[in-house]
Amino acid sequence: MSIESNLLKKERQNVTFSVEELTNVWDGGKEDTEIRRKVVKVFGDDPVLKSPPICTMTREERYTEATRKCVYIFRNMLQKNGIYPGSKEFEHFWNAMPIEYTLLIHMGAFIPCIMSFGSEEQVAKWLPLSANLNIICTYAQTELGHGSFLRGLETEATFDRETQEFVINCPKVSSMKWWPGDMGLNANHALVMANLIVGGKKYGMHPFMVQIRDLSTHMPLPGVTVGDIGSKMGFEAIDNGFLYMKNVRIPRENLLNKNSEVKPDGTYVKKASDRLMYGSMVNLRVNLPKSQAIDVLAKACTIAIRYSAVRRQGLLNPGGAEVAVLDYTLQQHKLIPQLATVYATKFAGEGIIKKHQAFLQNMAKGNISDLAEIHALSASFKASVSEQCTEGVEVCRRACGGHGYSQASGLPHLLSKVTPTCTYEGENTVLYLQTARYLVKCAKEKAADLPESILFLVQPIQNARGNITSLDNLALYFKNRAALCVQAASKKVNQMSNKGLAMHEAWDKSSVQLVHATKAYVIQYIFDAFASFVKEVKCSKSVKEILEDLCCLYGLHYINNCSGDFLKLGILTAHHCNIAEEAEIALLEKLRPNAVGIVDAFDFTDSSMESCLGAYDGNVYERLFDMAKLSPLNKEPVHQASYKYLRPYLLEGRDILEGAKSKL
Ligand SMILES: CCCCCCCC/C=C\CCCCCCCC(=O)SCCNC(=O)CCNC(=O)[C@H](O)C(C)(C)COP(=O)(O)OP(=O)(O)OC[C@H]1O[C@@H](n2cnc3c(N)ncnc32)[C@H](O)[C@@H]1OP(=O)(O)O
Ligand SMILES: Cc1cc2nc3c(=O)[nH]c(=O)nc-3n(C[C@H](O)[C@H](O)[C@H](O)COP(=O)(O)OP(=O)(O)OC[C@H]3O[C@@H](n4cnc5c(N)ncnc54)[C@H](O)[C@@H]3O)c2cc1C
Repeated sequence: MSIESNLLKKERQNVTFSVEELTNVWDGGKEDTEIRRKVVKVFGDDPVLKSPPICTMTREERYTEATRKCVYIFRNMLQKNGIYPGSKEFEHFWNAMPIEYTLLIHMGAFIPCIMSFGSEEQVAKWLPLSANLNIICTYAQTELGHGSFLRGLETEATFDRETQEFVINCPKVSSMKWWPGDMGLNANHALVMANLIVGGKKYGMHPFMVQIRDLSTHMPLPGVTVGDIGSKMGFEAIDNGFLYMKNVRIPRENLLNKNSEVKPDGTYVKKASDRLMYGSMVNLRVNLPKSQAIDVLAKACTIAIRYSAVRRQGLLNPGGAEVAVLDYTLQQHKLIPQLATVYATKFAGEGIIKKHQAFLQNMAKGNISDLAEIHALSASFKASVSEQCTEGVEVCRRACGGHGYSQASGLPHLLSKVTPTCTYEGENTVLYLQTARYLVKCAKEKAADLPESILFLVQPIQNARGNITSLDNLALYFKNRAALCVQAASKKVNQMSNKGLAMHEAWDKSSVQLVHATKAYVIQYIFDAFASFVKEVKCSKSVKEILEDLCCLYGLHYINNCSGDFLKLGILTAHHCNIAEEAEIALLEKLRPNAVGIVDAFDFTDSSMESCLGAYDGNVYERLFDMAKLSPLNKEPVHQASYKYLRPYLLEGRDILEGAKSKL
């Protein structure tokens, strides 16, 4: 056994709690852990799902491998293993997915969309086809020229009464659809968001089912120009595409008409609120943070913490042995708060998923009164979590020194996967501003008219009592800060508009404060939700203590990073800030011996991380060397480029050196 393996073994011997029990808490119960492991095992044992490491493949190979495996998974594995939406197995399905996948937009964005936009007949027609991969459909909303400002989308769907068809057109280059996943190569249909035009009148954005490729040859249909947008920062396996449509005709029935319809005579009928058009985005904002950001940070923490426990560099005691870098307080200060972020966002996210499910149930009964609240919450939560996780993954990557820059560490892949969560499904700034709109409105309301989650905004500020680092007091600081920030930002908007600025100008001039206030609001939500979870969770004392410490650390780390804000608002004094700083450092020291145990509890398989630094056995150096040997550049002992370009000068060098030698 290598020295490094032994070091991890020792770390595990020092853990003071049951890792298995923490895994159960993380999964949502013992039964969930069993189900997750079962699903992971079925996928892990299947030889069809084996591929070379992604860092040894070209983009084309990665796309091909991911498509091959996903077709196999969706066609052969899901049903066979009881993995269907609504099942427990489905909840844990992400843990079993290959490290790269395609058909995500088809399965994860299009299918939920057809269910929320389609009438019963339309769902009956399209859902079985798409679930069986008989059609592949992308969600085509963003255009080359517009992504955030949806009213600016330019693609048009004009009703032709004569033929009972819609004619789809991208009038300009900027109007072509650009970015949608699965669209470049795989999709033969697109759910196109286009401006509906009937009898010359514009009715705004509506969803249309558009066939874009021939069903037997897979060639683009007449009027359709479609392809892959090219190499990106990451997502090498995914065929994000462009789609340019010129006079593409689709039947009238292809307007997804659960919420609105065009009758044969051209009458436009609105059946539900325009806002439900945005429902699919709320759905994804609620559901994507866990698999696309929080789990990604959890993997980065696993890699960085295991590696930091075996990487020895320098001395803590003069004359002593070299120490693991995790023993440096500064390394703990980088990494352990990231663990706290993983826990806080995961448990807060579960609360939002439950709220969203309740909203969907009410919506089915025709009640959408909670839409504004769930929109505001999901928009700011997606923005905050994607930001925290992206920053966290980069912290983990840099905390691994040089090896963190190597693809073999797995960390660049994780970073390139999490970074776009700040952009897709709503650019974060734009989402924060959406929530700000809601908060400013709420700040003007009477308490009786507000949902419980927002009541604190209009209630009197309460003073903390007792131990300033208790979870109750930390929760109170976050609430007080959020309330004061929202009130200050609202006041600024009012003052600017009272000075004579138009409302939109007043809003823009206050937008820095508005986004700041929204971040304060969502952090208080996350902290409060995590603290409530920690209080209520049923588990042993030792596991509870770990969770309490992580919760406290989440709060303290955040406060210490922006203590200026708490001081400025009069919530904390300089004395409090000093106590908070010391309390954070003490917590790091306390959590340090359990750090490896806490990441072990995530229970990620080695193959789900493809990391030479983060594998369970800690054999980092052997793995790095083995992976380097697999590099395609090492296939031949001498690369063609060396022969072709360098050799003449190297031969000159040889002659000079050998000439010099013969003169000696
Ligand atoms: C086997 C699979 C399992 C799957 C499981 C699931 C996991 C999935 C995992 C992984 C998949 C993910 C992979 C990547 C996916 C990437 C996909 C994409 O990127 S698709 C493109 C997204 N594009 C955006 O999000 C645009 C962002 N822009 C907007 O949302 C709008 O344009 C907006 C709202 C910012 C501005 O639009 P305005 O100007 O038309 O609207 P205004 O005037 O501001 O608002 C009108 C009213 O509507 C409300 N509103 C706006 N959005 C709302 C919403 N979403 N819901 C409810 N109300 C909303 C507002 O609050 C406002 O209300 P008041 O007037 O104040 O009362
Ligand atoms: C990996 C990936 C996958 C994607 N998948 C899909 C998909 O499947 N389907 C799909 O339809 N789209 C997809 N998209 C597109 C994505 O949804 C958009 O890129 C996103 O909504 C942001 O829009 P934008 O690119 O127009 O950014 P822009 O809005 O142009 O943003 C540029 C800058 O302007 C700022 N800005 C914009 N508006 C405002 C404002 N009102 N106030 C202040 N600042 C503002 C932003 O904050 C940002 O800093 C994907 C994108 C990526 C990166």
